[in-house]
Amino acid sequence: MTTTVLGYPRIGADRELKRATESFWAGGIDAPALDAVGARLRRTVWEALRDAGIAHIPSNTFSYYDHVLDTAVLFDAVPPRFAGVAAGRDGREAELARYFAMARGADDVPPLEMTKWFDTNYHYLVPELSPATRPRLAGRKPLSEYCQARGLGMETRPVLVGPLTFLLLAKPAADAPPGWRPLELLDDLLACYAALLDELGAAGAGWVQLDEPILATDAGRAALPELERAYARLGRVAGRPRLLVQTYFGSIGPDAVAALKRTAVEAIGLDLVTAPDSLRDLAAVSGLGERTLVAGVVDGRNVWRTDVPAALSTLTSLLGLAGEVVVSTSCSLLHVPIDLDAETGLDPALRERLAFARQKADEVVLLGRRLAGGEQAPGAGAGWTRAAAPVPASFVDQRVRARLDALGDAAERVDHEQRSAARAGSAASAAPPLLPTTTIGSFPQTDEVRAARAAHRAGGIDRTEYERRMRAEIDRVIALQEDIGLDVLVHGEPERNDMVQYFAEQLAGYASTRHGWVQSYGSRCVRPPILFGDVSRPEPMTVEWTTYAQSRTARPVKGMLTGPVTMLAWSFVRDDQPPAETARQVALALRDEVADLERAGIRHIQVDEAALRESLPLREEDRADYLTWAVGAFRLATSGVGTTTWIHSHMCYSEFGRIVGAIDALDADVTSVEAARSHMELVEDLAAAGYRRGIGPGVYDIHSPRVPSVAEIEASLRAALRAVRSDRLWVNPDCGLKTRGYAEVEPALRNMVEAARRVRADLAAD
Ligand SMILES: Nc1nc2c(c(=O)[nH]1)N[C@@H](CNc1ccc(C(=O)N[C@@H](CCC(=O)N[C@@H](CCC(=O)N[C@@H](CCC(=O)O)C(=O)O)C(=O)O)C(=O)O)cc1)CN2
Ligand code: MET
Ligand SMILES: [Zn+2]
Repeated sequence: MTTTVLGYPRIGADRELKRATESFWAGGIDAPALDAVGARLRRTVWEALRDAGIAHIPSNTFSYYDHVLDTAVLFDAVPPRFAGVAAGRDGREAELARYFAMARGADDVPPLEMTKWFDTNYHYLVPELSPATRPRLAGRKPLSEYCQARGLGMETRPVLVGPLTFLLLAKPAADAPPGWRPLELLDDLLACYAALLDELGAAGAGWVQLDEPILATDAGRAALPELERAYARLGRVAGRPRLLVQTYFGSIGPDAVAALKRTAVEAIGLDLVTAPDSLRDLAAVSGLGERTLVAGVVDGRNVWRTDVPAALSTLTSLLGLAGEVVVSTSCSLLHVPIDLDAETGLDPALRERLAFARQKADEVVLLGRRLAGGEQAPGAGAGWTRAAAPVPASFVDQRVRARLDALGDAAERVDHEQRSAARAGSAASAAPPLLPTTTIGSFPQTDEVRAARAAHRAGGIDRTEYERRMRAEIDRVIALQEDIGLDVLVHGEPERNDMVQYFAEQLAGYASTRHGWVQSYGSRCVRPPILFGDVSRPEPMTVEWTTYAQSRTARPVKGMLTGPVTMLAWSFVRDDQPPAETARQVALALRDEVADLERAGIRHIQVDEAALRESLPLREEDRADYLTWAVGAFRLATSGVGTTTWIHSHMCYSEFGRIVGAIDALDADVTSVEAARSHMELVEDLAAAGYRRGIGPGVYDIHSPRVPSVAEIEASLRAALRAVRSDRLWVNPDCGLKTRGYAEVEPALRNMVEAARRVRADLAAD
């Protein structure tokens, strides 16, 4: 029985990729040095998979920034504004400069838009296409990585983003005519894929994997004629490698399987973890015939050990439905940390239930051996089974369950309209001026702040000294905000390593890792905590920092919490109960924190639901249920407040149109959302939906180091005012500032405040 994985983390066990790219951007290393790191990282991955015993090793899963960006560059789908970048330089330096400019922007050239990769916390860059785009095979990355592996004695399967997924994830460029869709480039693009397949075949590649996760979405399922046309065309390429069309993140439905069966592709890959009903889809089309089925039975995006008997029984039931069954992960292992062996500090009762990327590769191999030869097969241990490992009593907390039961659905708060009226009549919550200026919460995480935390962790400075330094940072951030003239201040979140991990570290039922890094975007990584048991809050989490900040200023300071949906979305979450249930436990803990903040005199409390949109199920039919529990959890967390406290929320990458109803239902007084990169599109959605609350459409893009001009921000505000009543419009950047430096943040915020003043003056004059 043969085995594979669909992709592997590319950042390196010690985040070597982050260090190398950031050093390259800062001018610390040159292109050959960066390329040497890339080559070493690829080699390490291939060797790890080979040594684990994986039969079919993937290649081209490496990327300096993002695999969708790589695909755009490979096919020369580069918007014209990047043509002038790196003028005067040539060769590899120029190539890399252009590549990173597309990801991060350069001088006056804004980058591509960035958004979430399906329902994960990984971000890809959105290709911009137009009728003027002339796709051509412009690069050699898949080929050269294949050749690198071959030179090391390893035969690999190059992995490509498939044509349908690439086009459906792309957006029409600003100059595309209205109604034009990137899918119109399909035939041109197929010619490029065909040329690439030809090259890869000539180089000796036996297989190529084309990833089509878009088939798990409604958009993908609506494009089955194009799917069939695409793979019929690629199937006809003479001398090509065998083709694996790989799907993941959800079921693709029997029609998509049937469409692929009508083409010459040799293998189809299905995610049997997220979508166990794929089995039914296969049966509905009488299986794959002689084709190979790549069966994703090892969860590629959560950290729980595979229940071996359960996976074996799935695999066994697949045997009659395909010519061959290949044991695999459900998706790329990009989404999990690299090696559990590095985590020596975890509770053994938890640790024995976990598997990271390396351990998952071992599980795939074990399943392959068991399926081929039974328990007696060489190297085939019995494998882990959930049935033999009941949940430890220490993971359960009956008090949390009892409290939630007692609360029932009774936890409702006074609604926004009433709160807004109460505030109007209350001196305690003096209204902010028209177009209030604020930020999303974090200020730059400076080297000093991170170094202090690292020193504290390593025992170099004690807790008192650490806290003294954090307070000094808060002093600085408060003074700066007053000087800039912001209206609603924040403490800046210097004490937080991450907005999810920080809370997870203080909540019972959650564990954190030391080295469990996962790529979020480009060089930025997170260590998703592990939510393994019933959640509760032993002690207040943010009250001291927030009240300290408030003590330093007469202006209101906004308390800052991470909401239940986001706490789940950016963690690895127990899979033994519905997420709705887990979210309620987190919400209950937050509810206590909200109450403590309010009692301590904090008048503005922001509960970030940054991940509300990305967690939206991929299929329309699953969305209503999700939104019901997501909104319910937010309301539970915020329903303890009195009438004069302002509830704020924040969302990233919101594609507002899709969830404006849910945002309304959160009943926050003010919601700040990403809008800068999507050019205030949301404002129109808002007007259309009749949204009645405060809204802060981000007026500039914090993901890029560019400093926006006053005029630019002013224009955004005026655009927003066409759709939003002036007493509901808030002025803020589109996300937290932690990834930026003060050199950019300070002028940007000054420009933002100045733009708000100018627009305010005009409003007053009207
Ligand atoms: N979980 C999560 N998901 C999210 C976001 C988010 O904020 N959190 N934001 C959106 C965008 N994604 C982002 C993801 C990561 C970062 C980010 O800044 N990550 C940092 C790491 C943050 C962190 O955990 N910092 C720790 C550890 C820092 C560190 O690397 N320490 C060094 C040593 C410290 C030193 O000497 O400098 C080490 O451990 O090796 C801390 O501050 O304590 C990075 O990659 O650089 C930003 C945005 C969407 N998804
Ligand atoms: C990714 S959303 C970020 C929200 C958080 N309050 C911050 O400002 O960093
Ligand atoms: Zn955000």
